[in-house]
Amino acid sequence: MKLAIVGTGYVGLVTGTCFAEMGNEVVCVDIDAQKIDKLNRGELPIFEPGLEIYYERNRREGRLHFTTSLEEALPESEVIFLALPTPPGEDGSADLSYVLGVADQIAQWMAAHPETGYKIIVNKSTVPVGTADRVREIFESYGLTPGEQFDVVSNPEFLREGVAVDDFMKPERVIIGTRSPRAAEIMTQLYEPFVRQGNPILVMDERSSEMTKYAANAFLATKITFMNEIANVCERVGANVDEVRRGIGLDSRIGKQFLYAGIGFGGSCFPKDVKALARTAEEHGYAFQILKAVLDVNERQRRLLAERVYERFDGQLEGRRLAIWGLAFKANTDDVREAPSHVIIRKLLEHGADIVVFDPEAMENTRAVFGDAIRYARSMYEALEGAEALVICTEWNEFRRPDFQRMRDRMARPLIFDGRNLYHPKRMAAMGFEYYSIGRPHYPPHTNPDPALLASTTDGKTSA
Ligand SMILES: NC(=O)c1ccc[n+]([C@@H]2O[C@H](COP(=O)([O-])OP(=O)(O)OC[C@H]3O[C@@H](n4cnc5c(N)ncnc54)[C@H](O)[C@@H]3O)[C@@H](O)[C@H]2O)c1
Ligand SMILES: O=c1ccn([C@@H]2O[C@H](COP(=O)(O)OP(=O)(O)O[C@H]3O[C@H](CO)[C@@H](O)[C@H](O)[C@H]3O)[C@@H](O)[C@H]2O)c(=O)[nH]1
Repeated sequence: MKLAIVGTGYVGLVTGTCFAEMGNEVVCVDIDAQKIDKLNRGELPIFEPGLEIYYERNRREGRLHFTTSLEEALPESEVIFLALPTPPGEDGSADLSYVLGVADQIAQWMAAHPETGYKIIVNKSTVPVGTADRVREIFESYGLTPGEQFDVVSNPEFLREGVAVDDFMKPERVIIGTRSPRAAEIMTQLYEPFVRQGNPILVMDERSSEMTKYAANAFLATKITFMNEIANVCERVGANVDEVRRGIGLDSRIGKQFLYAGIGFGGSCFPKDVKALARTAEEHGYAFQILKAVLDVNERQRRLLAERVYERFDGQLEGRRLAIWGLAFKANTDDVREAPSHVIIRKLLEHGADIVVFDPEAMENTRAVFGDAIRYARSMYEALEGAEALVICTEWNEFRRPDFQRMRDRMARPLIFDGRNLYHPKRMAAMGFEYYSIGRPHYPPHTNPDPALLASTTDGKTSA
């Protein structure tokens, strides 16, 4: 099939590349000329594991193209995906100006070129309930007839950054929101190769499809927030959230995934989508109480580690050197949108701390936000040089089994605030580290740690 993807960001680029991998001919469009230049030179503008191999192959075989010109992409395309930003507006509602603006451009072009025939406009952006209807009305306002010249489909995307290619290639479900049998048939054909293992393609009405996306994200954000609150109570009553997580996760009604307590959820989706759903409910006269609590608790959780550091130093952070490991909002991405690390850095900077950061992939994006206000280390160990504390914000694998002796040698004092529960508290204390994590007991550090313990690079999280 011939496809256009408008918006070549995290979603658009993965979508376009994966459709090309299945043999479709894809043109990706973006207004960002630098991004398109880069892609046409053979460079990926984002870090996403597994993407490069498909991108290179499909570009080489001529199935994947990039352009800044929407007009160039439209004539041949049978299906046009919108993977455009829907950032939160001032009141939390999703800003639809990108989606509606591009829909208008496409409708205008189609009205001027009726000979190009039937096209499907697919909303892959996360959009409020009713957006498919609004897009359809735009096309109708140009005299175009639904079912004959066009159809609008809601097709929300559920990929996670860091595992986006896998999620797209093997989705647990595909949701197609349309009441048009013609559009449903074409969309089903397009997605069939992705669900060979028997996962379902669900066809439903547009509004239910749009709501499904928000319900999924809001539910997952609530699940994480619930665990963060459990962790906070665990700390107060002397329980260990790791044990509690294992204990409840084995109940199949609860499930093992998405139960990791930490420093609050971030990223470009959960915070904005929870706000947007709460706002939609409000606009329809309903106060979605749980979501308000989720947003409040998450704000508090994102500040937690910075407050802990502040208290540990009795409010004296002026000029104190602090190291941060991990800047991305989660591991395996370079994305720092709504990253808890940034909230923590901002708080620590307010108190005058001297911050040195390291992240394997998110340094450039962080530099674009903080510039010279913080320092950037070339390695995780360099960041520790003379640091009075280490704050861990992202669960990158390379932080899981570090050389603890090397860490101690570099740090001005062996003090760690771990927002991702990477190490075992007892073992850390035995190695002489003052170690604070989330929802787990704190043990006073041994004053004369056994050198043999430090010499082994494992923290023994699983064995201790
Ligand atoms: N990032 C995710 O993991 C994820 C997953 C599922 C759904 N979503 C949703 O998908 C949508 C896109 O998210 P994203 O993370 O890919 O955003 P992004 O910011 O990475 O990408 C959006 C792209 O659209 C481009 N753009 C803006 N205006 C344009 C225009 N008029 N014409 C052409 N291109 C234009 C931007 O330059 C940018 O490259 C959002 O609604 C988001 O909520 C995101
Ligand atoms: O047990 C957990 C799981 C996640 N998180 C945090 O939650 C946030 C989101 O993580 P994740 O869902 O893995 O990443 P995203 O790429 O933001 O993906 C979410 O948002 C996308 C955009 O809508 C959806 O497509 C995905 O299905 C949905 O998982 C991150 O800050 C994680 O650190 C936790 O704190 N604990």
